[in-house]
Amino acid sequence: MLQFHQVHKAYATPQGPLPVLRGIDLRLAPGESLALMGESGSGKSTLLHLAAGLDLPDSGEVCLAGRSLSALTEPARAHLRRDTLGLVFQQFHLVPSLNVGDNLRLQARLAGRDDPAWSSELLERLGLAGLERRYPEQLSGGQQQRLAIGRALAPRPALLLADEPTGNLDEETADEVLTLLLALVRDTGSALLVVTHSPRVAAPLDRCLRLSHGRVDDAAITGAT
Ligand SMILES: Nc1ncnc2c1ncn2[C@@H]1O[C@H](COP(=O)(O)OP(=O)(O)OP(=O)(O)O)[C@@H](O)[C@H]1O
Repeated sequence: MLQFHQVHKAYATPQGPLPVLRGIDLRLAPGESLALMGESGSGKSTLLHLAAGLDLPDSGEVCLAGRSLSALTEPARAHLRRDTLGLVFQQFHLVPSLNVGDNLRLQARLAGRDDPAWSSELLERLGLAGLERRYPEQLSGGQQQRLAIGRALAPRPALLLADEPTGNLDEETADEVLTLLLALVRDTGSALLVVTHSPRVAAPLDRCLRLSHGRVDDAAITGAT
């Protein structure tokens, strides 16, 4: 589903290049769930952006659904993203001028995979049924996060990429949203890559990798930070 082969990435800074990823190998099978942990600044978001084709590696290869991202044009990468990925970031990126129902179905409509029955089920299971005509600003933070998850899962993406999907929520709401997210991902059959600082988020996933000094190690989930 997703493969990194010897991926290197550095950022240009006034002090010279800052190497962030130094030879990353990673493989995520269809339907598999993976937590990516590591200290602040270790390169987790960088890796997620490369996985989504929002940025490209300096060397090495990132393959998504069997396609090498560096070999595609930007429009072709955008198509592949639309057809393959669901994205959930800490900032929810909801469209303020669209109501809850239209926000939820936006990605699915863009991907040509709008399924009204599945959208209704998502609204129901995410506790948003009855709120379809509200606008994002009329929702609580937890409700907005659940809507962002619903929007990402509405097209049944082959891979869901999530950056601290419960980072802005209190612990109780975070647990609730995580449980829902995992149940929905299982039902959709999506693979899942979650960037998180939280061992509570990583614990229920199939595997956990830790990013450190630009490389990945398999991490024991218990006690990993
Ligand atoms: N556009 C950029 N230009 C220069 N340096 C950058 C850029 N983006 C990120 N960095 C640096 O690259 C390193 C990795 O950043 P990244 O955001 O990937 O880390 P992270 O593990 O996601 O951190 P956090 O857990 O704090 O979100 C950091 O040292 C950061 O300052």
